[in-house]
Amino acid sequence: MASRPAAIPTILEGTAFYYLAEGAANIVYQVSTPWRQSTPEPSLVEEYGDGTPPPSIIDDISPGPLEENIYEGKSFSHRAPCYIAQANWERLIQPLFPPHQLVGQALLDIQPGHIVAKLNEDLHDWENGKNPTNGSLDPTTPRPTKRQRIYLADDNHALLVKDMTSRTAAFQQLNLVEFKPKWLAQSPSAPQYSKRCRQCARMARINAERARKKEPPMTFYCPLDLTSRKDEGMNHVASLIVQSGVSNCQIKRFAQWLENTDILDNLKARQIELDQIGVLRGDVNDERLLAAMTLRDCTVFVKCTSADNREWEARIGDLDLKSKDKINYWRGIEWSLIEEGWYEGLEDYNDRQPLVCRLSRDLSGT
Ligand SMILES: O=P(O)(O)O[C@@H]1[C@@H](OP(=O)(O)O)[C@H](OP(=O)(O)O)[C@H](O)[C@H](OP(=O)(O)O)[C@H]1OP(=O)(O)O
Ligand SMILES: Nc1ncnc2c1ncn2[C@@H]1O[C@H](COP(=O)(O)OP(=O)(O)OP(=O)(O)O)[C@@H](O)[C@H]1O
Repeated sequence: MASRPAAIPTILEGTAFYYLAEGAANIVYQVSTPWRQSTPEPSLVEEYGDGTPPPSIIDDISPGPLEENIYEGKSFSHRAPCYIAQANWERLIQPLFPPHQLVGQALLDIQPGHIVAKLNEDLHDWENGKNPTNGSLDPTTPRPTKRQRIYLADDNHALLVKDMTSRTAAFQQLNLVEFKPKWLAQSPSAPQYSKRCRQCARMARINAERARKKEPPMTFYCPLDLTSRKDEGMNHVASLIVQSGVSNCQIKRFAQWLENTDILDNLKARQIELDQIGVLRGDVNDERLLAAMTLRDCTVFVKCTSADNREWEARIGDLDLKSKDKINYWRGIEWSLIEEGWYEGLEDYNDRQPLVCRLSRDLSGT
């Protein structure tokens, strides 16, 4: 059981919250502390109040306007309370990467001022077409339907995370790229002569199901390409990752970044080292397996830091430790990929999908 840290910085009264985005389990707010709403800017220590030193991770966060986000869990979610999530992150994830490769996160006490209740009230108003007091909830743009009626959990803590959005006007087109690299190495329980990696096998299965329902296929890239150092096709991978409307020149720069970065090599090495057995026979009580599964579903945030799109800052985030309750889900997927022939390219004739995985291309010498 994770122990509660002794000294946790407390949110300042008057901190403003700006809704940024939300996923299934969390809502992300940009925060502006009272001193940031006025000048001059005080030091980071002042930001955390009297005599409370900031958590060490905050040292990594450069001062500037709105440099942190607050990450709050939703009530229904299977995710652990923030103080447990933070303890897991510090124990199992943080030691695996140098600080500059991680989206820094720290625990924050948000009890003062009934913040959660107020933010939930705003979410209610937003959904009900009333003008929320929080100006960042645009009444003309409704809350995404699939997120409605799910509110913030009554947690005394939130996570303060490094803000990866870019506010530099020069990058309007390509300010933040976020993508899930997924399984950068083959699943340890995949058949020996596989023609597809785990992600390509999973996507082939999903697309066969879509084809049966007459739905268009999902586009995807092979994760093995990300670290293959075979630069042919990297522009194509880059164009699939970035949002539409980005110029060819910017895609090319991003492709060059992908070719040269070591963050994905590091992520791949950690995925391999933490799970060498695979989900079928792996011990679900071994937290290393849970950490491996977490790293196989993390998000990499990449933002431009120079006007010519040549310098980038990349960090790995969305690293809430997976729950062992997911083991049957993971095993079920792995069994179906093996038994139905998706790894080996031996799927049912009527379900046939293209062999586009790097493994197939390497085997056929293309
Ligand atoms: O099983 P996968 O590889 O499809 O990954 C799931 C993700 O699917 P996708 O990245 O779209 O392929 C899935 O993403 P979406 O909900 O599809 O966006 C979740 O991230 C899921 O994890 P959790 O249940 O939220 O803890 C993910 O589950 P696990 O990472 O626990 O397997
Ligand atoms: N540190 C960050 N900086 C900028 N934007 C962020 C940051 N963290 C998250 N976001 C934005 O918030 C969105 C939701 O966050 P996230 O995906 O972590 O939520 P989640 O609830 O864990 O998602 P999921 O649906 O995968 O469970 C992200 O897609 C991203 O756009």
